Amino acid sequence: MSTVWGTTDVEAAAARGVALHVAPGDVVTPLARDRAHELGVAVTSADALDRPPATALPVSSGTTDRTPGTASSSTTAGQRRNGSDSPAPSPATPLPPTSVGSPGTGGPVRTMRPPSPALFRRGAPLPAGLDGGARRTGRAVVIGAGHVGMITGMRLADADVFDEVVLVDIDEGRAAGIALDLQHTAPLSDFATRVRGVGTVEEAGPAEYVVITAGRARQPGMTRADLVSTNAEIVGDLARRVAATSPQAVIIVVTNPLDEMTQHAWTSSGLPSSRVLGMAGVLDTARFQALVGVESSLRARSVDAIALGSHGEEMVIPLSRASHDGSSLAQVVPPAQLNAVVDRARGSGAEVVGLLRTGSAFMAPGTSAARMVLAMVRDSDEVMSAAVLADGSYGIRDVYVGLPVRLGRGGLREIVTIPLGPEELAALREAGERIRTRLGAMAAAS
Ligand SMILES: NC(=O)c1ccc[n+]([C@@H]2O[C@H](COP(=O)([O-])OP(=O)(O)OC[C@H]3O[C@@H](n4cnc5c(N)ncnc54)[C@H](O)[C@@H]3O)[C@@H](O)[C@H]2O)c1
Ligand SMILES: O=C(O)C[C@H](O)C(=O)O
Repeated sequence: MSTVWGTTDVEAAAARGVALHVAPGDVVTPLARDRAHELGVAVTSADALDRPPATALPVSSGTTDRTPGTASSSTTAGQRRNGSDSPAPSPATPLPPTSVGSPGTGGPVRTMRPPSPALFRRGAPLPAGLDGGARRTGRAVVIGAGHVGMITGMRLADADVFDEVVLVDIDEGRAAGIALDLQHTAPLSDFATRVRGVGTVEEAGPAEYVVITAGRARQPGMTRADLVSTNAEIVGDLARRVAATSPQAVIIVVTNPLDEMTQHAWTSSGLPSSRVLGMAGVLDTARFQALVGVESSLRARSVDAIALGSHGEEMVIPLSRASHDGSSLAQVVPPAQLNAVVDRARGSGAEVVGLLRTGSAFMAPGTSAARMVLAMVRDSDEVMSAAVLADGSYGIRDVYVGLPVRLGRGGLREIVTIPLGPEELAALREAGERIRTRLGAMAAAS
C-alpha cells in the first residue's frame, strides 16, 4: 500500500535534520514538495528522482526538425539536434544551501522566515511586515559583470523572483564589488534576492538561467564581426562549463556577434537548442518602438512591432506587422519617416558606440536580456523576438536567426509563424543565409 506524505511529515523531517525517504509508489503532495524545497529537506526515493520541484525545470518535448511547407501557426521546441535525440539531461541538481534563512535554498529552520508559499496557499495568516505575495525560486547567473551584465543583474534582482542572482567575472573583484553594491539597493528597490559575485562559473553553482555577456565590446570604427575570434573563444569555453555545471539551464547569449555566438554556444554546450537562445530581437524591437515614440507623439510601448533577422545589417523590421491601437503604423506615421526609423534602429548600436567613444550600449541591452529571463521564469505567453535555431519555419533551417517565439520556464516553447509580406520574408531568409555564411567562415578560421 502506498503512503501519502504531507507537509507535517516534511516539517518533522526538517526538525530532525533528516531527509524524507519515500518508497516507490508513495505520493508526496504538491504542498509537501513546496515545503520540502523551502526547508531544504531532500525527498529521496528508491530511484533517487524525487527532488524539490523548483529546481527541476520542465523541458518542452518535440522536435526542432520540421519539413518546410508543413508549417502551422507555431512549432514546438524540442530536444533533438541535427536529427537525433540529444542525451537525456540529468535531473536538476538542487541548489546548495546558502547563508541563513534564504528562502527556498535549504537554510536552517528559523522562527522568522518569509511566509511559506505552501502555507500561503493554504491561507495561513502571514506574519506582519513580511512579504506574502512573492515567491522566489532558484538561481540566475550572469556571466560578465561588465556594463551589460551589471544592468542585467540589477534588473533580475529588482524583479525579486530568484533566491539568488550571481554575477561571474574573470575579474572576480569586479563581480564581487558590483554584487555587493547591488545588494545594497535591496531596501531601495525592495527585493529579497541574494546577490553574489564570483570569479568562475563553477563557484556560481547550478542555475536555471545563465546569461552570457562576457567578452569584448566593440569600439568606434569596429564592426561586431571584428569581435568574432576573441569572443568565440570566451563563449565556447563558458558554454561548455555552464553545461557541465548546470545541465538543466537555459542559456541566453548576449555577447557579439550575437547570432554567430549563440550558435557557437549551442554547439559548444551540447544542450538542446530549445535551451540556448540569443538576445538581440528584444533590444532591436525596443529601439524601433522607442524611436517611433521620439519621432511621433505615440507612446513607445503602444507601438506593436517586432525586429527579426540578424542583429546587424540584415535586421528585418516588417512594417506590414507594425501597428498602433489596431491601425497599421504606416497610417499613423508617414512611411518615409517610418523607413528612416527602421534604418536608425538598425544602426543604433553603432550610434551609441560613436557617442560613448568607449564601449557599447548597455542600458537597453541589459534590460532586454533580463526581460527574456523574466518572460521565461514567469511563463509569460508573450511573443517576442529571439535568436533561435530555425526549424524550417519561414523556409529557414539549421541556423540561428532572430524569429518570433514564445518562451516558457524551460526555454523556447515555440517558434511562432506570423504572416509576412513577400519582400519581408525574402529579407528574413537572406538574413539566415548570411549568418550561415559567416558561421562557415568562422569555422574555417578556427
Ligand atoms: N546582443 C546584444 O544586443 C548586445 C548588446 C550590447 C552588448 N553586446 C555585447 O555584449 C558583450 C559585453 O558588452 P559589455 O558592454 O558588457 O562589455 P564590458 O567590457 O563592459 O564587459 C565584459 C565583461 O566580460 C568579462 N569577461 C571577459 N572574459 C570573461 C570570461 N572568460 N569569464 C568571465 N568574464 C569575462 C570582462 O572582465 C568584462 O567585465 C560584448 O560582446 C558586446 O558586444 C551585445
Ligand atoms: O553595437 C554593439 O556593438 C553592441 C550591441 O550589439 C548593440 O546593438 O548595442
